[in-house]
Amino acid sequence: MAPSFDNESSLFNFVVRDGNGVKGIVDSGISKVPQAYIQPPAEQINKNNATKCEIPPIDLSKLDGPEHDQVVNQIVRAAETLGFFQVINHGVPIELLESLKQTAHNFFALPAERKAVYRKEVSPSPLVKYGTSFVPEKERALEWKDYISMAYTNDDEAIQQWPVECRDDALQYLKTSHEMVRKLLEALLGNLGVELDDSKIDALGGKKMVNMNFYPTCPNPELTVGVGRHSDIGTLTILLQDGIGGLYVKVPKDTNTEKKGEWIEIPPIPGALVINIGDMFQVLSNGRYKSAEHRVRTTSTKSRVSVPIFVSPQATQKIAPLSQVVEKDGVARYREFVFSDYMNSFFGNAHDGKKSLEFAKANSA
Ligand SMILES: O=C(O)CCC(=O)C(=O)O
Ligand SMILES: [Fe+2]
Repeated sequence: MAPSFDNESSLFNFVVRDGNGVKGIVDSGISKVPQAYIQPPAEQINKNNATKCEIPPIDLSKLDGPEHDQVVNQIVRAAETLGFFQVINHGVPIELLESLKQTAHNFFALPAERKAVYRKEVSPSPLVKYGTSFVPEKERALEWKDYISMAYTNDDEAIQQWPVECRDDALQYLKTSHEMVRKLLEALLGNLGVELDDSKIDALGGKKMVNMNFYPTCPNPELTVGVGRHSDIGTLTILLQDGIGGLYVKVPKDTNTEKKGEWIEIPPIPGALVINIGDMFQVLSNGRYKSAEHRVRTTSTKSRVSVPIFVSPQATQKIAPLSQVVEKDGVARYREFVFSDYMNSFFGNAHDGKKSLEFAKANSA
């Protein structure tokens, strides 16, 4: 029997400790979100206020033709302004994208005990983690999301250790997006004056993780968030979203664009992938590229899935603004640090917009 969801510790035990997730709450037939999920008013999302991002997706196949330079410019411009853009003709088969969404639904439809074996305290693999919200122990209000994370080391370990239900699609997604990631890094680093070789790709984008996010239907979308305001911390994120919508990005204040400071929605485009700049690219570029703050709304009618690939530096990698950029700018806006220290700082706190980057500010050593 489901516990009383108004008692915080019994809710926590049911959702987090026993691995039932938000899905377990919804399956028990609630008609109102439990108090623990009600966000402070400033964090609640009013669907009716949002405008949609009208920027057309970038056609990556044109990188291989006469329009190469224009396409690089589009990518750089997007990274310097919104920090988010969508791409088409990206090399990941459309059938695989469809299959990934179904696979995510299938995984979260499994009985709780099949998923709960991957909770971080008990997971048989250090690469795999199933969880809910972001850092439930630290959050004032929980996020309406369950997820499974699969870190990539090599094919053999992925095949042996990732959940068999997700493994094949997730691995294919990683492999078929590899070339796109290389091209994006080449365009973005090339614009900063860095020539890319294999060791640079590995240092700055060699660590990859595939997540599957599940946002169950929510009886009160106006009171909750699927994911709270945050920026991603790696170099780049490749994101597959389904057709439901609800991904919002805050237009950075320090750009010369319309709508600065406003939240805009990144609309689902069939067959497209969303690319977003992570904190590490903001640091490497000495602040030229923006790791945009984003968040996700919940929906009352249909559950939503998304499948990000987080592309990050190796954990032991030292990160600092690139010398080529600092020379031009005359000042380093961020200090040097080791990426694993940045991760520990990020995963040790609840989501709080772009506060994560304060760890890297030049005067915060
Ligand atoms: O579900 C989405 O569209 C975005 C998820 C997200 O921001 C994340 O997993 O970091
Ligand atoms: Fe994110």
